[in-house]
Order: sequence, then C-alpha cells, then structure tokens
Amino acid sequence: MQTLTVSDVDLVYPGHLDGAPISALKGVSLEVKSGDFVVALGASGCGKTTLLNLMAGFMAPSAGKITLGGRPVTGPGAERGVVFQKHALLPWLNIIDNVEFGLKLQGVDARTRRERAVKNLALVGLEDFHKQMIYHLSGGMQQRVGIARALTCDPAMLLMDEPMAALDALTRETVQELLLKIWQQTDKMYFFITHSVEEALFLGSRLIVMSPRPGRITHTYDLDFNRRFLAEGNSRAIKSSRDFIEMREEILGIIYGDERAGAKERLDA
Ligand SMILES: Nc1ncnc2c1ncn2[C@@H]1O[C@H](COP(=O)(O)OP(=O)(O)OP(=O)(O)O)[C@@H](O)[C@H]1O
Repeated sequence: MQTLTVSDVDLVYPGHLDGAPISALKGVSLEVKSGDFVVALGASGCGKTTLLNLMAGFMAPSAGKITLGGRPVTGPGAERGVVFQKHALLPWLNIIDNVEFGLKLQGVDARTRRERAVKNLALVGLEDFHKQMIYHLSGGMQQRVGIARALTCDPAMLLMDEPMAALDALTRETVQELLLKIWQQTDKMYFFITHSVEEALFLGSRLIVMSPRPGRITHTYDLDFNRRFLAEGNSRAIKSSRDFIEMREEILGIIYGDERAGAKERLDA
C-alpha cells in the first residue's frame, strides 16, 4: 500500500514583468492511497494543473510538503506516470515502440520491455495494433496508447490531466469505461483532472472540488458510481440515475458560483 501525501501546500507563481505574484494554491492538503481514484474539478484557474504538476515533481511547493511513501517528492520519478491531454506520443515510432519507450530510457532489457508492452496493450484493447504508426490512429486509440505507455513503467501513481478532453462523446465514454476496468485490475493511485462533472462523478472514488483565488480544496465527496458501474456494467443507467443527477446538479451549482464570482471580479478590476 502506497500513500502520496500533500500537506498544507502553497504555490506562488512570480508575477510577470510588472504583475503581482499569483497565489495559485493555498493550504492544500490531500492524501491519495493505492486503490483511490481521486478526481479534481473546479473553475478554470483554480490550480488543478498546478497541483498535478507538484505531485508529478515538475515543480516544488512554495510552502508545505509532498511525500510519497514517506519520502519527499523532489522531482519527477518512474513511480509517478503522467498522461496528458495531448498524448505526447512519438510520431516516428510505431505503437509498441512508443509503449516501450519509457522502459528503454530506464535501461530495461528488450525482452522485458516487449513483455510488459504486450501485456499493457492488451489491457487497453490494442493487442492487434502493435506495428501501426501513431498517425494512423484515431484520437481515442492514441489516448489508449498513452495510458498503456504510462502503465508499462508500472508506476504506483497515475496522474492524468484532462486525458479525455479532446475525445468525442462516444469515444470518451468507451475510454472512461476502459479506465475503470484498468483501475479495478491495478492497485494504483489515480489522480485525474477534468472539466466534466459527469466524468468526475462516474470515474472518481473521491471527488475534490477546488475554488480559485487562491486555489484550495473546498469540498470533498466519497463516491461509488464507479463501483456500481463495475458491478452492473451499464454506464448510461448509472449516469441517468436520480442520485447521480442530484449530485451533478449540486456540484454544478458550486462550480458555476465560483465561475460567476471570478467573472465579476475580472469585470470589476
Ligand atoms: N507558469 C505560470 N506562471 C504564472 N501563473 C501561472 C502559471 N501557470 C498557471 N498560472 C496561474 O495559476 C493559476 C492556476 O492555474 P492552473 O493552470 O493550475 O489552473 P487550472 O485549474 O488547471 O486551470 P484550467 O482548468 O483552466 O486548466 C491561474 O491563475 C493561472 O493563470
């Protein structure tokens, strides 16, 4: 069992030229354990990506600390895999070489690399596409390659920044369902950013809602729609159920309130 702990973290960006410093996060605390699927929602600019970048080790907090398994996070590491909105795949390599790429950088031998890549491509349903070039794939398939690539390094944690945002509605539902099946089969920590309240409620075992200026976690919900989907298998029935819709409206109310307050602040400035 692994735990990533964010303890009372602040992040201040230095101001541009004559601008004032930007307090992007203030007093953020969060614990993610193996098996958790934590989803972050919130108005634009509330610091979701900043929080993910801190957990990935791409930058350091201005105050507070982040630890993984009790050890401070001081930079990027193979135990934390990142899946971006744009898949960041290498277009000159075929699918399997893309999926193996991270292991190659780590100096893992060719046979082990291939075994792990084959296993994870099967997990995302791309077992028949090893040799295809990236530019031949649809957006949904590319995103599945991105997920397989992150899984192949066997990280303890997967950090996902709006990985479904560029997908059409139908493909998005398919990849959401696939991701939950992978979650069920892998005892990892997931941290997932989205702008879609429906996606957040469907995927998350815990939902954090963040509020801007400065960015902080204002609401936390424990959810079980994902487990209901895994038990029952019908995502549309879950997304149209009464408790799902009621929760969706409650959270939309919180986020719209923050968006409206932000728009007024910008107009008044
Ligand atoms: N490199 C940077 N330099 C200065 N300010 C930044 C930088 N990156 C982000 N910010 C500011 O920090 C705040 C939080 O940004 P962040 O991208 O983390 O929010 P977000 O919730 O992910 O937004 P969105 O939902 O629009 O992607 C915003 O006010 C943003 O303008």
